Amino acid sequence: MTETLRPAAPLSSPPPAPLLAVDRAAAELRRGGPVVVLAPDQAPLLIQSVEGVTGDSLERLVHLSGQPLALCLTARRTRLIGLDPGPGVVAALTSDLPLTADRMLRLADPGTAEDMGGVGRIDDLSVVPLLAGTVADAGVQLAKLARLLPGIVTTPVACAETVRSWASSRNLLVVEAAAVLGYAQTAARSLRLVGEARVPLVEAENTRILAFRPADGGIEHLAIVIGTPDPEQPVLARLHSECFTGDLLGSLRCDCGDQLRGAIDAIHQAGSGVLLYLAQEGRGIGLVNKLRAYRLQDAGYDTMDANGQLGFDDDERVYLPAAEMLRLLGYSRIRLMTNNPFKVDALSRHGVQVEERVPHVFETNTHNLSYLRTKALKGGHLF
Ligand SMILES: Nc1nc2c(ncn2[C@@H]2O[C@H](COP(=O)(O)OP(=O)(O)OP(=O)(O)O)[C@@H](O)[C@H]2O)c(=O)[nH]1
Ligand SMILES: [Zn+2]
Repeated sequence: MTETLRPAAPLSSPPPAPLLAVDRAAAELRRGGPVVVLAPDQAPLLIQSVEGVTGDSLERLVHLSGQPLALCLTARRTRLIGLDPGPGVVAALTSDLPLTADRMLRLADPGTAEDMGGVGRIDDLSVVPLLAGTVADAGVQLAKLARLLPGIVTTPVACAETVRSWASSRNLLVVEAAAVLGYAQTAARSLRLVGEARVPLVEAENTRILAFRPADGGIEHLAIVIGTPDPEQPVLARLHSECFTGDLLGSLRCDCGDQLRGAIDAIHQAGSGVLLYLAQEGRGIGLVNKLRAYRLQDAGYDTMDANGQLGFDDDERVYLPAAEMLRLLGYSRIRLMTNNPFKVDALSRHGVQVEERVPHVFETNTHNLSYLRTKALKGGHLF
């Protein structure tokens, strides 16, 4: 395998424009700045992350658009605060009363309330359901890609000029909804090997690490190859989603640290195999949101409900990058170490032949017992 793989040429050719536009827009949202999202046949929206809202930033949005503001939340979060999102994947909330920065934050983020969930009055709020594929849906997805809370403040852009020149004369970034919605797939398909080295590990001396980077310059996923797997045989493999707290710090809240070291040990014992270390911390919601979810769990929510309170799905991960890395490594048949049947399904859908699911269970402790029980009861994990 690795003999034929060489790092791609330095990233001299520019990344595909849609990836670049999404990456820049995500960075702008993280800085608290506004971005224009557009799509054919839909009114463009000027959006801002709810995390960055202040009185001044809301005033700026109104000044730029001259139109009223709305708060867009995921359908799941909308339902949990007691409103009906109808058929929408996203709901736009408006009020006759001024929607202040504090109130928007409280509606979007349960962690801002003393009681971890109280949102105050909702009887003045009107809800407009927004379907999948709309600019508002893309805006919320962009906030997720930026690893922010999935909530945005929106205002329509109604201008006589074309929206692109309107935006450029005001120094605003523009991103197309289709680019945001197709980002995960485009980024996964653009993965390239950018570096590799021999890294002897305590548990497995004959180990190489290969780094795969998406063309937008986003975070690398890593392949940890132990021994020399034979691509003609099913390769023992582990897909491990990043967990800073468990992998690096040995947190007892989850089983990740044990699973990571256990997988390296098991592959070493078996003679060869690969561990894919996937940059999707916190089941894809990012470290900061995972910490928010932990606070909610300390207040009584389980691991899935805590994700929901924040407006996320139970699990936001995608496995196309993993399938793409296996393809680049030349491993089309694997024996997958996991307790999560969804990983098996997802890889199979992406063209990887999973010949066997190898259970990957470790001792529980008093801190992770209910987390693991919830994964079994609600997530279908096999323990
Ligand atoms: N959102 C959220 N993520 C968590 C929590 N606890 C652990 N995680 C994340 O869950 C992921 C666990 O990844 P994996 O061990 O690869 O996946 P898994 O779904 O448990 O499946 P297997 O371990 O393969 O059986 C990591 O990204 C962790 O950071 C939590 O309470 N909330
Ligand atoms: Zn963990």
